[in-house]
Amino acid sequence: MLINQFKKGFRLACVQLAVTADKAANITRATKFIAAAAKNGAKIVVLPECFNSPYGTQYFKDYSEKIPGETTTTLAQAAKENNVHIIGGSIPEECGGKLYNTLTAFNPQGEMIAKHRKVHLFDIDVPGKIRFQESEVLAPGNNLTMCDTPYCKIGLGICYDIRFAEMARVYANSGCKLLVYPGAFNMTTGPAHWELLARARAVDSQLYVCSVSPARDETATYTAWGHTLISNPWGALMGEAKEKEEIVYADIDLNYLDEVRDAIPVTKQRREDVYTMSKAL
Ligand SMILES: O=C(O)CCC(=O)C(=O)O
Repeated sequence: MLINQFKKGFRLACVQLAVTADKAANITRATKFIAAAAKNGAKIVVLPECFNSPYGTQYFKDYSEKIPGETTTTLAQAAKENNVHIIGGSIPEECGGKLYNTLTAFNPQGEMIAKHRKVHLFDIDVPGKIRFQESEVLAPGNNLTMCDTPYCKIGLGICYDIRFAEMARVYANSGCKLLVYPGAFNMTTGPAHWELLARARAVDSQLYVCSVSPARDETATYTAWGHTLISNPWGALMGEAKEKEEIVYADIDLNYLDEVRDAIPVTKQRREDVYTMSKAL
């Protein structure tokens, strides 16, 4: 079975990048952090949502590019040069006259091994706090996306996608051991839900979860919460950033994941036979 070829652990690095309005500088900065993380033993390096562009509907068109394009070609090269897997956060993608919020992932040979377009667009209206409508300019992706690595299978989502437990369940059922969510929560939903959602997805699917944010910039039109973090399958945080730019590392132990699943065997105890409305009294 393919899974037996996977090594039982690896170092994960999540880069809480300080994203600016200078696209070229963002890309260069990201590659420097990728090199630093690889030097520190990381095998998989994750970047934040919208890492080459400020986050905001007014920016997506101007910063968008095709895939492959300037940003993803640089990521492919960085993966090769540093001999790491890169889960390249997300970028605004232009394709066929539409814009998407798109994640790309690369193996150490520089090959693109996954491309995920954000499925659930961030359309919310919290009165007096925050209104954001990604759908004003973005189109949604229509597929769930997983990628194989020599370490484990990984389920991919972007930010608002983390709110949908159904998506995480599909990934868990398909054998993913790690869920990766580049994200940019804000100063309203960040303190309320960012950590809670990551730990919830980790506990309900008993796998590792990382949520990777840009660093906080109070002068930006959209202020990201920061707090990049990694949860283990028990729901405990293995690492968490504060607001500023930094790399969060965790040594992912897949034996521990098995231990958690053996100790609390909810996966085997699911009652799919009663999870339908027709069974409700
Ligand atoms: O779900 C949230 O509260 C924030 C989501 C978000 O910022 C995004 O999808 O980009």
